Amino acid sequence: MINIVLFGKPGAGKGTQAEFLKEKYKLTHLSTGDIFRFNLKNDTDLGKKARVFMDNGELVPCEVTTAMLIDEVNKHLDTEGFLFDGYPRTLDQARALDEFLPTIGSSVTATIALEADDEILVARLLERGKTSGRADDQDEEKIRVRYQEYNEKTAPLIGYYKEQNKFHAVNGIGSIEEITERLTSVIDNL
Ligand SMILES: Nc1ncnc2c1ncn2[C@@H]1O[C@H](COP(=O)(O)OP(=O)(O)O)[C@@H](O)[C@H]1O
Repeated sequence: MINIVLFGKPGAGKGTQAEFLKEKYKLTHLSTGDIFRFNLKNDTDLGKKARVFMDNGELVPCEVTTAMLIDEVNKHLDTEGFLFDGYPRTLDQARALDEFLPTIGSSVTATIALEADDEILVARLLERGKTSGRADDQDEEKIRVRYQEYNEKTAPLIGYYKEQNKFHAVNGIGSIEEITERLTSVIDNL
């Protein structure tokens, strides 16, 4: 099993690239943001637990997110690998994933970060907010909260994966195809 963690700030293009990578490498794409949004839309118990946090741009508590993620992984155990998009986002989540994957005989293969300047990313999110219907993309204040959350809670994962020699970064500025190429060259060399 090959397990890739796609990493990057809000708006970095994880979702867009995941669509290509999952096809090319036959991976099961697990986007925690998408799973949460599905639950919000259907007003499930999980959606009810996540809504306030998501609407404010804050992270959903770790227990809720991790339980959901493990549930999703367990639904796809026959896969050739997972593409984690939006998880882990905190050190606790990274440790939880490192504890869980061995129980299914697996581990994180690599983490790949899509890098771009904040200014470009905020502009992208506001543009996306015009059509996506995502409340958290339409309000600069909420976008700022997401960046704060990223800097405080998610950025420390870079050091965590570097220590394990599993961290790779690619330039996230360029055409969609160019960035896909950069990502595939990292994956092909793993
Ligand atoms: N791993 C996670 N831990 C906690 N909350 C999460 C996680 N993944 C997604 N969320 C919640 O879902 C929201 C949207 O996620 P996502 O679509 O990945 O956002 P972004 O565009 O900011 O990268 C986050 O702001 C957060 O509230």
